[in-house]
Amino acid sequence: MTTMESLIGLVNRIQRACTVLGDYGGGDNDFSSLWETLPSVAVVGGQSSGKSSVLESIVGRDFLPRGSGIVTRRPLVLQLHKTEEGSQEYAEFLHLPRRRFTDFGAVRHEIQEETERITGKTKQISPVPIHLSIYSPNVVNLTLIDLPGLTKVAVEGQSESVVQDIEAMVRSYVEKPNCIILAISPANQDIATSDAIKLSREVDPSGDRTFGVLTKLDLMDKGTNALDVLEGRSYRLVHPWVGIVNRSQADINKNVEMTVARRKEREYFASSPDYGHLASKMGSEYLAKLLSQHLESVIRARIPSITYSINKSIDELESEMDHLGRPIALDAGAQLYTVLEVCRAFERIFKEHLDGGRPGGDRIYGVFDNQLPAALRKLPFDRHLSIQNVKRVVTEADGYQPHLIAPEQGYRRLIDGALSYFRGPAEASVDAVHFVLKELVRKSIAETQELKRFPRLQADIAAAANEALERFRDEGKKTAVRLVDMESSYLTVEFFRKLPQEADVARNPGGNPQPTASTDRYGEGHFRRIGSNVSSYIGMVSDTLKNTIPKAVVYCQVREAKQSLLTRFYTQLGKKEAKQLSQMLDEDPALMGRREQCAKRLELYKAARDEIDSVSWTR
Ligand SMILES: Nc1nc2c(ncn2[C@@H]2O[C@H](COP(=O)(O)OP(=O)(O)OP(=O)(O)O)[C@@H](O)[C@H]2O)c(=O)[nH]1
Repeated sequence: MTTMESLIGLVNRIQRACTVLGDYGGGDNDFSSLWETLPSVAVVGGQSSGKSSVLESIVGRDFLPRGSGIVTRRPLVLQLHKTEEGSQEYAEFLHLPRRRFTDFGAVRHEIQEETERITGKTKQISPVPIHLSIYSPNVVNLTLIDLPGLTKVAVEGQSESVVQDIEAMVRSYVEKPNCIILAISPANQDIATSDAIKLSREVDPSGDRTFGVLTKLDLMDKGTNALDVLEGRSYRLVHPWVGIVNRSQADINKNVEMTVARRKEREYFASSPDYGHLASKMGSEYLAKLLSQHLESVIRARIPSITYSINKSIDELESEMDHLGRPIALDAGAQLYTVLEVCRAFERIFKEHLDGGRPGGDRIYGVFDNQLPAALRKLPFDRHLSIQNVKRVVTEADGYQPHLIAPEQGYRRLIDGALSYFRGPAEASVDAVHFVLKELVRKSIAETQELKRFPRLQADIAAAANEALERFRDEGKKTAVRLVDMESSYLTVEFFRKLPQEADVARNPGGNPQPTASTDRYGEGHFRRIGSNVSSYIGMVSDTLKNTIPKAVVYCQVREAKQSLLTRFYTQLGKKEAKQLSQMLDEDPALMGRREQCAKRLELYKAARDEIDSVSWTR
């Protein structure tokens, strides 16, 4: 059998662990909140409705700060632990571990001090809770959250927004589906005006999670009673209303003991002509038991969903930890190994981009298949081989003695001039592929998960890879331009041998006599023929270069990038000292922080799972 103590104790332990990690269900936490999956009881009510009195009488001790205006300015998470009969009562704050408070006056003082530690001596509020545990044989296991009293007007020293701020804070607790609402309303006010009921009706319209508590029954006008409320006729809730008689201000001033106050309360109900028939279901002791039992049944019902939520969070955290990577080893050998491993992962991805599997490599083929042929087509050969230019070049090449048979020098100059145009597209192809490769390096770095945590190594790899690509580009340019230069250094003789001779050209197909070749030698037709011969020669060279430039580019740049992008980097790496290696593996501090947080949280969830397992086994 799982005992009530073990179940509520379990939730208490998990709640404490949550608070250590800053998980108190606040909205700005970027982890899923374990706190929010745990049931708790929040005490809600307007100022002076009797909240502190109810809390104290459940605990059976005076320990809450008293004063005028706004007293509770931070949520107080109050965990009550029942101890063995006869053992000494004491309190402990989570922010002061190992310090036992046996003087409850000192507890009150510490709550005040701790409140001010965050809010200063102002009247402002803060959502960061104070955690207080009370160990006593006179309490039941229960977790209560005391919240600032709802108010309608800001008092002096408070910002105008305080009314809304308090409501927002209270709402942030009570709107959670796991929150049990202890709605405190004073009996000497119309229930229709109760702040607590108004808010609980909004966040819990079915009334499932709301316990209505009516205080100050003794202060009602003579001849009136609160039976309509207590018997559920004024405002029906799923759970029965509980009436309470706390100590009056006069009792407090007279230091009336809590035990005395409890006895007086019991007597009040037992002897009341109005409430006598309800006496067994009234009073703060009954309320404490009722809450504790309810909390237990809620926890029991929630255990499967809490376990599910914990397991889900563990899975998420573990996968995030995998993603973030293991912490880095301290010795140089292990660090070198890590650097190499990360580099290899990067190289693998880079190769996948080139060879296929990842996109981008096809853009290199695009350079060869589209850009290069288009650039070749656009070269200004028409202008270069216009009749005027051919005539000018040929004539200038002949000098004062016109050529006798064929304008050899003219041909060579025209071809040389035309070939020099090929350098542009050759170099442009090299540059275009260079930029594709550079972009692939950038992408691959971004896609290498292992690199994400090392911004410094990322930059080092990027620099090394880009430096290598520059070298490959230089080599590529030299080779591609050399292919062009080779074309001008030795022409294809065969091509010219096959050209029809001037005399053959002059003869028309019918064989009729034509003006002799010599009459046309310096005419337009002559130069047009020269131009067209040079043009077909250049066409032939262009076809050749269209095929050979890609070979040069792939050989010098793509193949090299695949084989030796980081070769130099590896050589330098071997010479690095331990200190330099560890600098390379300097992690992003944000990431380190995140890993630490994840690890801590994972520990919390695992501990919580173990706790729940141990309780579940005893069931
Ligand atoms: N006679 C009588 N007085 C009560 C009762 N409950 C509370 N009081 C008095 O009402 C005043 C306010 O009670 P608190 O318990 O401080 O109310 P609170 O809601 O905590 O008020 P804030 O802390 O100001 O928000 C105190 O003087 C109490 O003595 C009650 O049932 N009967």
